[in-house]
Amino acid sequence: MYKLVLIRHGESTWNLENRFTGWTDVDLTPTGVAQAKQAGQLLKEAGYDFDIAYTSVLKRAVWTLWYALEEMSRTWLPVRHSWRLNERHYGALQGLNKADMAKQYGDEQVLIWRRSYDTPPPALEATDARCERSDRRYSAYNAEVPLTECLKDTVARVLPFWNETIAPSIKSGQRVLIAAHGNSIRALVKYLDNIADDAIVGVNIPNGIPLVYELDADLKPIKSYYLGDPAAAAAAAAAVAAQGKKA
Ligand SMILES: O=C(O)[C@@H](CO)OP(=O)(O)O
Repeated sequence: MYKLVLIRHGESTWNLENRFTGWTDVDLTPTGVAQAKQAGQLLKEAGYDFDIAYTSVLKRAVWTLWYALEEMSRTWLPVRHSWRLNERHYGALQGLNKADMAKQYGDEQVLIWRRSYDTPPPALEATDARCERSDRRYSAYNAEVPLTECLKDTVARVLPFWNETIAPSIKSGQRVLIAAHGNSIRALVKYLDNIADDAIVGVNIPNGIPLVYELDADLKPIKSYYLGDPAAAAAAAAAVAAQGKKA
């Protein structure tokens, strides 16, 4: 049996301001830092240890990983960054307020943009100042830098990294920690748990709470659970779901 741990980054400045973030590289808030440290403490107290960590190229996930590893005295672990673990690209919504968009377009439309499997938000123009195509960190992958993504697109770019890098690493016996984002984790959860396209709409990932997967020899889930208080994890996931509502 293998164990895999996934952590969504702690609260970011744009989570706090309730803005669509996507590939925008925003920082953690002090609460986000505390959540990341708490995640490391939880892992340490429960006796977890790791051999390698994977994260995105966005600093809210990178810092979450480092703060958690620092709590575990494991900042020396090898860390592999990949844009394939980035948050889902939010297209032209990046930077806009979720509740304001719900007021303008309705809760229903915002839910579709946030959680539907195959409807992407409106795309960014390639000439838009928010477009990441001129960002040096993506220069080697320019053709693949999206202008928007639905979850299906995110699954399609996360899975090659899972299949070619993370899964072989787990199967080789490495204990793996992944620090990523709400929707890149939803993409992995959808794949691992084989969740139907319409059921993934109801899945929300809370900030900074380690999500443990126990996997069989074929990396099929035996069970999965959040570390710590399950009611607190459920309440935090419900709060994420509510971010796209008018009130
Ligand atoms: O804005 C985003 O990039 C994501 C995660 O913060 O938000 P949502 O939960 O609305 O998909």
